Amino acid sequence: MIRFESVTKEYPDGTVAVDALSLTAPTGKITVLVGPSGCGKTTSLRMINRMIEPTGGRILIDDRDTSSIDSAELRRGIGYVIQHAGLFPHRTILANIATVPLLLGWDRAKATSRALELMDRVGLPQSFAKRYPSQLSGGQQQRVGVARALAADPPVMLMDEPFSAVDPIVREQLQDEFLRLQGEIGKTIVFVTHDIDEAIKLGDQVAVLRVGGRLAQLAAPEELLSQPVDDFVADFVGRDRGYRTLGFRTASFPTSAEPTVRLGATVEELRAVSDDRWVLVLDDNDHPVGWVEPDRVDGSVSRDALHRGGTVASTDGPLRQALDAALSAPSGRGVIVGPDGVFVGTVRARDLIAPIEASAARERAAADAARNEPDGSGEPGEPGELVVTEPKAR
Ligand SMILES: Nc1ncnc2c1ncn2[C@@H]1O[C@H](COP(=O)(O)OP(=O)(O)OP(=O)(O)O)[C@@H](O)[C@H]1O
Repeated sequence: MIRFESVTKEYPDGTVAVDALSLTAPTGKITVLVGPSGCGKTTSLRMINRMIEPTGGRILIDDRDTSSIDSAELRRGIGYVIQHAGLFPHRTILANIATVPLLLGWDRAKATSRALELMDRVGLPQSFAKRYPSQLSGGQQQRVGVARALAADPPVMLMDEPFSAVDPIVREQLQDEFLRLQGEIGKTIVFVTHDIDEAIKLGDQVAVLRVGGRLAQLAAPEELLSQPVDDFVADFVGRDRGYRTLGFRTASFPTSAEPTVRLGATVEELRAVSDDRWVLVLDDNDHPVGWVEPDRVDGSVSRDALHRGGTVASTDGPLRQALDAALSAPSGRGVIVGPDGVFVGTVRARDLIAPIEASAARERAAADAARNEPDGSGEPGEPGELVVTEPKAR
């Protein structure tokens, strides 16, 4: 656990970059610091590994005051990833990743095998080991940066805009793989970004800072969307907040039976199961593969005849996924599968409205109950001790 206790940083020219910041980053979770340019995100992050020294307050890691730890020792226990990866240009990928283990005195064979294992983990082919950073794409370099930070298996990782310098599609891939990796390794991560969508996607909790380095709100992403504490946070979090909260909410909803055929079905079979314009097609494992229009089928249903626009939602997925499935299906009937991918039934958008309203009402009731707690600890916007216990719906 990393704990900021009223931490302040005033630069020698009098700029107050961080002002009495108090927050806790729980062990094994991702805490995102987000806010407009110049709000003190990078300064806050670098005070954790003492690349910048606070001028007030203190920072504790697992109850140890970082100012009492030798700074070199402190940094060895903290992985650090920055924008553009910051790789050593004249060292191979393998040597870049093995840097910290070798500094720690590991023998070369152990450091090499660790580096190769990490290349695998972050999705880099081992054939890249002997290349130099300039021979890799920006996204690949970022993966090397993450592998390098993880090499000595530090419990804490600091990440400063690690995915900002790559194009949006690569960024999304890196974010997805980062979440998958974190699911396996469970590091205590503090992640800086100026991108609120990235913060909401990656954070178990999100700290929104205002210029001057003051904490505006510390909350789980869903709460930030549904209950911004003031106009600053509401503006920063942006539009479509009500809709975006559906990405975090799950609820049971009714599904309807749907006639289906298998790939290879004949036109006669299609007509026999349904007279609707659209018929759903399953593969031999009962996984949905797409919708087909019987009128356009020549002979039998092949993959080429399938309409591929619709999305598929899972019964245990977020409500947004189910609504999207309903809205994107050419038939207007969203395809729903179980956790194993096997077809369960379909749902129309209108049948999701009641579950959506019920989940929003539950959320409001929970927020009211938290506000009415006698110690006031649930007061929204109180900087402090938010510890995330619920698994996050991604
Ligand atoms: N060495 C320094 N001396 C004086 N002021 C500084 C110094 N470093 C940063 N600052 C100022 O401190 C404030 C916070 O800077 P910081 O880099 O922490 O912000 P940030 O939120 O990370 O910004 P960005 O998103 O633009 O990277 C800014 O006003 C910045 O100009």
